[in-house]
Amino acid sequence: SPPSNSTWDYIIVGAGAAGIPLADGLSESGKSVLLLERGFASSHRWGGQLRPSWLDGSNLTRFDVPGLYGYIWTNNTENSGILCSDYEATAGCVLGGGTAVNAGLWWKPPHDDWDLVFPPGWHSADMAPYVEKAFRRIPWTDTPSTDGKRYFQNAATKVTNVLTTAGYTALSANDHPNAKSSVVSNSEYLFLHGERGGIMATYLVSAAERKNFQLQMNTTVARLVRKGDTVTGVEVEASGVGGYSGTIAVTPNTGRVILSAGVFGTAKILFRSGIGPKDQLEIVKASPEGPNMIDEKDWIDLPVGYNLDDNPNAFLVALDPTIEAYDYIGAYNTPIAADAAEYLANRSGPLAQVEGPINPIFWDTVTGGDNITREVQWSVNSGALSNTTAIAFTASLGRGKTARGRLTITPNLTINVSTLPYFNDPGAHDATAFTAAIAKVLPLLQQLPNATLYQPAPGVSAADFVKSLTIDISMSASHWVGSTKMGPGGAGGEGWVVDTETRVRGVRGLHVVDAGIVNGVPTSNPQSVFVVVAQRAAVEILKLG
Ligand SMILES: Cc1cc2nc3c(=O)[nH]c(=O)nc-3n(C[C@H](O)[C@H](O)[C@H](O)COP(=O)(O)OP(=O)(O)OC[C@H]3O[C@@H](n4cnc5c(N)ncnc54)[C@H](O)[C@@H]3O)c2cc1C
Repeated sequence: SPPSNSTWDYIIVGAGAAGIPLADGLSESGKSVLLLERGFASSHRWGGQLRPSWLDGSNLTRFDVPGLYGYIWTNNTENSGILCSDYEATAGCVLGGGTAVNAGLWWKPPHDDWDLVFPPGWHSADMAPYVEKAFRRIPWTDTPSTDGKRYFQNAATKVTNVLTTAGYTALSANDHPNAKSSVVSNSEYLFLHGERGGIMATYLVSAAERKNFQLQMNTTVARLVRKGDTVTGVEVEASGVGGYSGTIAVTPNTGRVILSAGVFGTAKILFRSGIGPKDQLEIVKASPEGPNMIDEKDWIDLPVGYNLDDNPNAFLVALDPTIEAYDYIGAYNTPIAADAAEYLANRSGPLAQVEGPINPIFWDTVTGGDNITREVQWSVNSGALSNTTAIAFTASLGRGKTARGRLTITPNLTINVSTLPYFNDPGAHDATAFTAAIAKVLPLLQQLPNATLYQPAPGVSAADFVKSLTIDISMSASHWVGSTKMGPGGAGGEGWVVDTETRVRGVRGLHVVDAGIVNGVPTSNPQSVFVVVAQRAAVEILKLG
């Protein structure tokens, strides 16, 4: 039935890494929950249809097949409407959000990700039960193909040999989550039974079994409906077939709206609803939709968009003609027939794993001149490059980095990254630490048998290489966090947007639960942190009644 037929105890905006587990947790209580998603169904399980013809007749879409992951990075018409077109940065705007389009890397967060990034109350001892639950519901695998084999591993084997000879410890990262210094692991994924799986195959399934839960796709929340400081509902626009337009209300006095629209989506809704820095609200006011905006006397000044964080990436490349290569991009429309058949029949073979292949992953800890320890995660992938083959090492500066950026809105309501969170920290300690990490690994590339250094060029030092990097959004790891900072709760302390119960400061009946409330990038690819945070947030929100 149309979502406006009833009022809702909880309206969750955005069915991504955080919104889906949150919907499951809240609906478990028996309270009514509406989950609104701007995009269309991605996974076949939810009615998804988008797929190349070789998947016709199967219960799979492009989103379900790990081997089709890499295609999202190509400039092809099949990709239109999947990534959010109104953000400068890359994000998924379909059911599942980032989890529908991402590489599926799934890491148990080390204790420091909670203890050093989150306020008290959200530290590792508090979060342990939620971490356990997330990894019970979505187990990890380092062999996504159901035959238990990893394909095209000759680069991974060479790299792991060089690393272990140089003193790195080989282990399973998810069996030893706190070991994040000089360690190397196979890539660990959330793929299930050779398919993407993840939150759409677990948390959304259990939520959808409950009568008090409803999912409404193809429906974009334009803005909140509020009277003064109290949110009473949302205003929505149909954004696809079967979408809904109108106003949807929460249960009077007790209902809550929870924004889980991702870093960019949540900020956009807040700005359009008169919540944020004055300069941003004035841009919305001056835009064509200005007349629909809440009166200026009801604007609420909060630092939405500041404290933006993300990992900057840098790429080291060694050429090696002996490396295996597989055409994952060509496989989108015209896979090797035997590989397609093997995948369709058994969910095994090359198409059950993501392109690269991405393997191994390794971590180093480096301390900057400011005595702050920073994590660097290295991801190795390999395959064709021009008319030869190569091994690429992606260095990603992670937890501990201190640079921060800002997102802002434009007059046509696009969300931009106006200040990049890369290497702008006073004292340049991020760059010094990143340089030290690269200086350690660069000589190891030269020890790879048959390899010749390609990037940086031979003879270029790590310091000169880091200095030569172009600081722009192409450095992004697509791991944006922090733009609706979680504060200490209680009195005092400027610069935060939500309290430790995820309530938006100074607004009644409004929460944010998504990557935006994670105050800085964690150690590794972050989606597990958001799933864990959402489970915890559900408990906090239910306690509020
Ligand atoms: C290409 C790519 C690869 C990645 N690879 C990995 C990886 O391998 N491992 C990992 O851990 N992380 C990875 N990430 C990062 C991870 O996917 C994201 O950080 C994570 O999904 C963010 O979670 P979220 O809940 O904050 O937002 P999202 O997952 O982005 O969910 C937000 C949802 O809200 C919806 N929405 C937005 N605005 C509105 C609105 N106004 N009304 C209604 N709905 C709205 C969106 O459509 C979306 O479904 C990757 C990201 C990308 C883009």
